[in-house]
Amino acid sequence: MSLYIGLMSGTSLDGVDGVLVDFWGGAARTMAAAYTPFPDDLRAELMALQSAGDNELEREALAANRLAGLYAQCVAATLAQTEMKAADVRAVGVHGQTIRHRPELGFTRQTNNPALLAELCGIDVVADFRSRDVAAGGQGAPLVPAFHRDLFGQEGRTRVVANIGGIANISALHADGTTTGFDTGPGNVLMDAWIGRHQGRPYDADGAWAATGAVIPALLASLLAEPYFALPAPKSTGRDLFHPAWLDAQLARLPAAAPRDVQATLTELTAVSLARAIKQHAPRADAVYVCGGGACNGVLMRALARELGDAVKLETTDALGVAPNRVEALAFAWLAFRFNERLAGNLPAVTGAKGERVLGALYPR
Ligand SMILES: Nc1ncnc2c1ncn2[C@@H]1O[C@H](COP(=O)(O)OP(=O)(O)OP(=O)(O)O)[C@@H](O)[C@H]1O
Ligand SMILES: CC(=O)N[C@H]1[C@@H]2OC[C@@H](O2)[C@@H](O)[C@@H]1O[C@H](C)C(=O)O
Repeated sequence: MSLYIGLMSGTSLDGVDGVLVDFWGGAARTMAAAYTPFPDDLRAELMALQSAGDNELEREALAANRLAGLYAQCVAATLAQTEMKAADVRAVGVHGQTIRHRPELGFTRQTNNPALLAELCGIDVVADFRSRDVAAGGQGAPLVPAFHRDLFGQEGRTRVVANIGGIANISALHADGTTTGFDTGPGNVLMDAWIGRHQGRPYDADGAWAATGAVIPALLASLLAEPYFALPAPKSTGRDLFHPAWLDAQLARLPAAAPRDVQATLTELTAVSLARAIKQHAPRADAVYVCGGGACNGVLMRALARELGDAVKLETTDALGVAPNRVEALAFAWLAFRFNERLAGNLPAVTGAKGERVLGALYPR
């Protein structure tokens, strides 16, 4: 066996997804999966750390220590479902929590304390996967397209994998074996912020609240005028750009709108920006497979299907045998596997890096 654990805590700031996976023989066999939600106060602190604040160096370090404790809990929860022990696992690949993403300034920061995680779980930890790609001139994101190619690619067919997390990103797995991909813009991040502000709920389950509203064409047009959407790839984004103040600035220029109509418009924004990106960059795609939490939003999925048209089959990655909420954690297990084999983790055609690089840094157990 070739066992790895992948841990992902993404831009939605909801919690940690963990998977235990066996890469023996070139396959990716999931042995166990676990989810460890963030306590409310840690979520609030991680949200606050997304922008400058008082004493943020110390606050970041303390939040990183608490994160490492939750990561260790998630590792224990995956192992507890199997006969496997820590000593059976070759490495944990851990993403950390993005608190800044500024590749144009030469850095991206995923806060974490991988040394503490190695200490707590007694397994080699591989962390900080994005910095090397940025050092090589790349965006440091998205990294999942290389894994999507490995797991879901099929010669002779063009498929797209669309992750709808806080931010949305696509991997276009072209029929000729090449792969492209980039962040298309907001996934759930704005919808979550808006329903949080108006209804005190963390997300719009199945898009039920959005379904009670109507899309506001003028607002949708003004949101889609954001220059990011028209930028050529390579490109990546995050909460640094798509945050509530960005939305408020657009709203301020238009007549007052009912909150439920704004929610409907934000849902539409995610669907339209994603569909446009797919149609422009993978016009030959006959199938789009969605992963990430957005796959659970029926209103969003129906809007995406409508925008893509009948010629494109829209399914979740369940149709390819992988649960949508496990794909990103699997990708970080795979990146740890690539690190251990000293194989490249990035795709320069996606990130814009000068070349292929081994990604990550090792914290031995
Ligand atoms: N039942 C549901 N209905 C609607 N939306 C849902 C549902 N379940 C989860 N989501 C959405 O999915 C989000 C979490 O998605 P996911 O875990 O894929 O994001 P992430 O990994 O944190 O983000 P990223 O991929 O940008 O790093 C939630 O914040 C919520 O908006
Ligand atoms: C900087 C950062 O954390 N980026 C995330 C984010 O969440 C989705 C999208 O934006 C993607 O670019 C990336 O995550 C996935 C795992 C990636 O690197 O492919």
